[in-house]
Amino acid sequence: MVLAELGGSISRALARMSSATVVDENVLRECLNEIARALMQADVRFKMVCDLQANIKKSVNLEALAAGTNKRRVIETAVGKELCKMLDPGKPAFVPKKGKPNVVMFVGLQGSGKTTTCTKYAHYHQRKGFKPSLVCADTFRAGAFDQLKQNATKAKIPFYGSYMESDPVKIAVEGLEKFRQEKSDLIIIDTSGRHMQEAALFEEMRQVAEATKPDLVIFVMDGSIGQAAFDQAQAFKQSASVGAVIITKMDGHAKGGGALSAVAATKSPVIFIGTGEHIDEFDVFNVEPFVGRLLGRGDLPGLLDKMESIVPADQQSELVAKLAEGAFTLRLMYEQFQNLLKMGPMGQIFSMLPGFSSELMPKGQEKQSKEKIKRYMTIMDSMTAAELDSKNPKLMTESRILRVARGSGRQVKDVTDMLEEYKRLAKMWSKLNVSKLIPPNGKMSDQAIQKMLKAMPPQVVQQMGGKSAFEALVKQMGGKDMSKMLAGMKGGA
Ligand SMILES: Nc1nc2c(ncn2[C@@H]2O[C@H](COP(=O)(O)OP(=O)(O)OP(=O)(O)O)[C@@H](O)[C@H]2O)c(=O)[nH]1
Repeated sequence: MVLAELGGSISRALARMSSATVVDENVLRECLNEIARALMQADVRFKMVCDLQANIKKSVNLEALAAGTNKRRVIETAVGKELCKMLDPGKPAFVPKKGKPNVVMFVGLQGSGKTTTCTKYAHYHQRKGFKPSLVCADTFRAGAFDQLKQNATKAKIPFYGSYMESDPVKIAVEGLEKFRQEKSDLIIIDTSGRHMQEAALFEEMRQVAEATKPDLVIFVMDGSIGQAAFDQAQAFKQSASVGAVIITKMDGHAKGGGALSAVAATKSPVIFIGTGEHIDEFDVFNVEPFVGRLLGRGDLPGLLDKMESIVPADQQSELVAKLAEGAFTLRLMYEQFQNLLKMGPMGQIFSMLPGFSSELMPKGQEKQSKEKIKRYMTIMDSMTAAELDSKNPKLMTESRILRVARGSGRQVKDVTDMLEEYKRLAKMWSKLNVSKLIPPNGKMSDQAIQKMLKAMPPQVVQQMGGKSAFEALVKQMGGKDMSKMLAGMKGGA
């Protein structure tokens, strides 16, 4: 996503400033100009950029700083604070409470990703123990109910809608009644997508809101719309009391600047971002870690949370135990591949590591790696359980290799490549000696870090910024939760 480029430009501007022998007003001006250019390229509104520049200049008085003060740190802190201020409207969004009949209404332009996002939002809360339900009050677009029905069925979420009824207010009220009776504690109402010009549809949105009295109105906005974001968000704010924003399609060509504009226009916080079409491609949005990532400071708590959502805490020790036994089987490799695919774009992971940027992941390479992983998994799908659970690669005789290749519709070379990858990973894990590497308190010794580095494929170490960056990272993590890291670690497939 282009937002990563914004992060890269901002951290480069700050880095260039720190390499200057003397940090004076000129250097500060040059640095702020560079940041302003980067923000404007990311579609942030001109006025917001000017305000940001002026506020930083006001808060940083270089001459008044005591000798010996780290000027770069002062400037970096001021930039971070201003970026946070732009994204934080100062009042938190309504948070649904379990066991209460929370009503949340979704609004947004046609095609913004509203229906998809309703299901993602429901699914997210379902995993947190809520009992969500979906009401389709979109009678404008033919097929809207079918789409919601399909999404809801896949996610096993109860839904309500009608093919016959044309009054969205009636459907919304009926759905609300039904799910209140069924004790749903999160009733989500999807409304018609509208074009900006359609005053009638804005009126309809107002009526649905009046009849259902939602606790929260969420405005869904396509992240790639650029400068138009401010006006669009403002139009919605004027017709409905928008209380939170979700920005979608942040995986594509979204420049991200629109997110800042939407916050300014609605005076409501961004609570989630959509990062793909799949139901799980949905991330909680927190201002400080986000700005931290833009400034290259990383987001370690976010990274660990992500790891935990992929490999639940209760399964982590099981995985580490298996690795500690030296029992690295093809099935374990398959599970690691699954975790990797769930982890999302590597570039995104990199941006969560302090000092790293998602630009580290060469474009194109990521797609190739993913395709390779999927290819290997298809091959493994054609193997028997005994083969997957065995530690003996000799089980894969020539005739079995031929059979698996045929069964998976792949070339023999693909199967042998996959087996080579397995052997390489098995060797790496046995060299690592996991039980010694991670003692019960989770803290890794310097020696253990060195050992891990030696066993890791050089290209992975290089991708992570080299040896010293990796050492610094492990130390920053305080050696804690290394099992989470191991659970998701790949061997450079
Ligand atoms: N890449 C990507 N695609 C998304 C995301 N969110 C939604 N989409 C896609 O965007 C398209 C439009 O999504 P919908 O959910 O149908 O949009 P909508 O706003 O409900 O549309 P209307 O019902 O016409 O208002 C679909 O193809 C979705 O799969 C996202 O975060 N990333």
